[in-house]
Amino acid sequence: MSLSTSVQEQVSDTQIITASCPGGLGTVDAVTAYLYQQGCYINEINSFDDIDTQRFFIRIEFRPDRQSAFNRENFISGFKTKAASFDMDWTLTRKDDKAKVVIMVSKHDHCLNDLLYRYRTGDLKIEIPAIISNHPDLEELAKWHGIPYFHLPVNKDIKPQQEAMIWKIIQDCDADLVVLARYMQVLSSEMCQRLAGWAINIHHSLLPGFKGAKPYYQAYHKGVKLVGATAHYISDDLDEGPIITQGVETVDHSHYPADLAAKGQAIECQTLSRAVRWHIEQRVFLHGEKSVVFAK
Ligand SMILES: Nc1nc2c(c(=O)[nH]1)N[C@@H](CN(C=O)c1ccc(C(=O)N[C@@H](CCC(=O)O)C(=O)O)cc1)CN2
Repeated sequence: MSLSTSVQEQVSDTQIITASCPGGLGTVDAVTAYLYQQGCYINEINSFDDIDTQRFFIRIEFRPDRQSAFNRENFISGFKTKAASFDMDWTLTRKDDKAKVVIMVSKHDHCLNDLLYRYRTGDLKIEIPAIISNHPDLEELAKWHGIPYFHLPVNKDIKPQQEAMIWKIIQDCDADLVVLARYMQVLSSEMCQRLAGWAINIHHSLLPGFKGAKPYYQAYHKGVKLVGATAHYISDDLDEGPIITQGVETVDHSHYPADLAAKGQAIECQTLSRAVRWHIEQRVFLHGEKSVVFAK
């Protein structure tokens, strides 16, 4: 269904401002009053004041009044002063801008396939400049979608060189986000530092349970009644990065590991795409070893 012209124009003008700062009186008022002074309507506003850590988070989607002479550079220049007075870390992005997402895979294709379908149908408004893999298995899938595929085999002897090539591709693509869609190689500390806060991994268990390799086997031997998936930012400590979102599905004694994997894969796809969507919509804030997520 096509949007009406006026709604299309409003969507194209929509901006997203995010900020986090030490908690204090008047922060919401300061930001919303500035938007009012700049002649902007607020489409959506979310905030969280963490009493435990005294940290405040806010996310506002807004659009300029059609009658206002909105100037983005002037808006930024004026907000810098406001933000500094509250010691804010802040961002301003255009809602319409498409994030450039580099996807990393190994042999499993379900998460890649789901992301590519959502990309092709416009469900995820992203660009995918490259797919990187340590195996050749998924090259045909990438070719079908017309996306460059980089097969970079790896072993412990050449891992530094392989990761250097990965990093060059990520930089050459000017990537905004890296997604590990069942990439089954542990990334080095150096790569984790480079990618901190903008590389999402899907782990096929409900973390912190069943970290590491073969979580469905681990779950089977524990007789779980739920299988799940966890989308998290990567960190040096394997599967310990800030959790973005999780999904679950019920199982029982009759499910063998292959059955758990079959049920879990659908959850992995759903959970990973939800995490990607929330990240590119600026809904996720890093907060120590955790995250604050203004879900929609
Ligand atoms: N530094 C990080 N690297 C990776 C993470 C992470 O959180 N931090 N997530 C993994 C994905 N993953 C589970 O979701 C995972 C992948 C691979 C293994 C593993 O042990 N693989 C091999 C060892 C491979 C290697 O040494 O590179 C094995 O099976 O022995 C565990 C978990 C992606 N990378």
